[in-house]
Amino acid sequence: MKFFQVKSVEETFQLINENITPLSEKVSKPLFEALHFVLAEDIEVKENVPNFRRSSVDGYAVKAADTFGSSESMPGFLNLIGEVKMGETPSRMIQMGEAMYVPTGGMLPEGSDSVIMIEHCEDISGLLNVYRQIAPNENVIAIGEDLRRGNVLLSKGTKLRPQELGALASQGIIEVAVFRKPIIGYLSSGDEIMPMETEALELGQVRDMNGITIGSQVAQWGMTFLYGGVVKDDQAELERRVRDMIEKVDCLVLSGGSSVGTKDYSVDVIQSLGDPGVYVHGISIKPGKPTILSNANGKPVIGLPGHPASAMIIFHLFGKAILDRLQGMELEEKQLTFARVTKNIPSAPGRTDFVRVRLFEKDQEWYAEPILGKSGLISTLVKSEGMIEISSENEGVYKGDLVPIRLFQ
Ligand SMILES: Nc1nc2c(c(=O)[nH]1)N[C@H]1C(S)=C(S)[C@@H](COP(=O)(O)OP(=O)(O)OC[C@H]3O[C@@H](n4cnc5c(N)ncnc54)[C@H](O)[C@@H]3O)O[C@H]1N2
Ligand code: MOO
Repeated sequence: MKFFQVKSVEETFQLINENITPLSEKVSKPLFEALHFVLAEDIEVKENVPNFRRSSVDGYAVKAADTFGSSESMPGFLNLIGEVKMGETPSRMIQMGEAMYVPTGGMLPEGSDSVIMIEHCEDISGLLNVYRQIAPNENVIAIGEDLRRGNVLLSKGTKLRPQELGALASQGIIEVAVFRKPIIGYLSSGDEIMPMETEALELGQVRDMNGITIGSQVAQWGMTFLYGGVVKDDQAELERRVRDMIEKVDCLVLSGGSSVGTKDYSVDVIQSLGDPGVYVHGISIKPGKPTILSNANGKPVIGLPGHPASAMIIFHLFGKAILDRLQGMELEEKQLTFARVTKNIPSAPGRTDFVRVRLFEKDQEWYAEPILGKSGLISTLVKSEGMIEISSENEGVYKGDLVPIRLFQ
């Protein structure tokens, strides 16, 4: 009789960390093509941002001390001595009792230490009536306040999001060294699985849902997906197709046949691909227990359980972790939000349960309603926005508990 030697969720993540060697190949990308690539080197701030004192408002550059005591009922008076032009150095400095108009983002003239907003003063024929007092540095962005020369701008291993690209642009960096993105190969297995374009199914057949689901997750994470189609439950044929595919890719995903049934060949085929081989077959998790993870001569291989929802959830958790590691990232990125559960959710101790939830807002609070149904049903995922993790030590969560939610994105 065959049994699973199940690993806990925590052990599985630990094993992923140990078994995945990041792709070391670097490529240079122009910023407009660098989104979602992982930075291959540390980048230091070379230029202060801003590199001049800037106003954060439309107003008048002044010495703050000149406004002390000014109010609506007792305005202060300052001489307006001109205006600062955007992108230019002010034509002169400010003395006591003087003010100069400065637009948002404009440079403060020498001698000024703050900017009073135009709403709080009135230009009466060149005499500025000041109706408020302001503090030194108010409405001023100091030199290097945004990015300071010599500090680390971005560290190696950072995934480049729009904001990181903006920060690089501030330094005049137009190309960055990033790690090459992995190519993910995929095959669906099962005698009953038919190509998704099949018009009329025979009884007992189903269309391939996992190919597009897994392929779309890969696309969502910004990587290349190579769809290899469907393979019948024939060990020799499966071996041939898998060997052919693994040559072309950096990571191979196989769905179905991961369990311990008589026609479940995945684990043997995956084990035969190379050393050190399978390091996980079975995780104490619901859904997705019969998951296979392997390292075939440095290439990660993932055997997903065939049930469509299980396949997607397992790939969301462990597939993402494997692909992140492969790109040189640390395993820490999680898209989380918090919500209160709408009912008690029991769970078996000794197993980590991932419960699908629908999120909704009521009276300015976010709620998570569990979506129940058999663990493999894709419709449960269509109705959900995320999942709650109930760890193996817990026997469930209570109605009203505020819990973290992993978002499907
Ligand atoms: N004796 C045991 N049997 C099973 C166990 C167990 O612990 N002991 N675990 C169950 C769990 S949990 C899961 S999950 C499944 C996973 O089994 P397989 O990975 O071998 O998957 P298949 O049997 O090939 O398929 C399961 C199910 O999903 C459908 N499927 C498969 N691929 C696709 C696809 N690409 N698109 C759409 N649907 C797909 C398939 O038709 C089956 O209905 O094992 C349990 N059994
Ligand atoms: O773990 Mo299976 O994925 O429950 O159906």
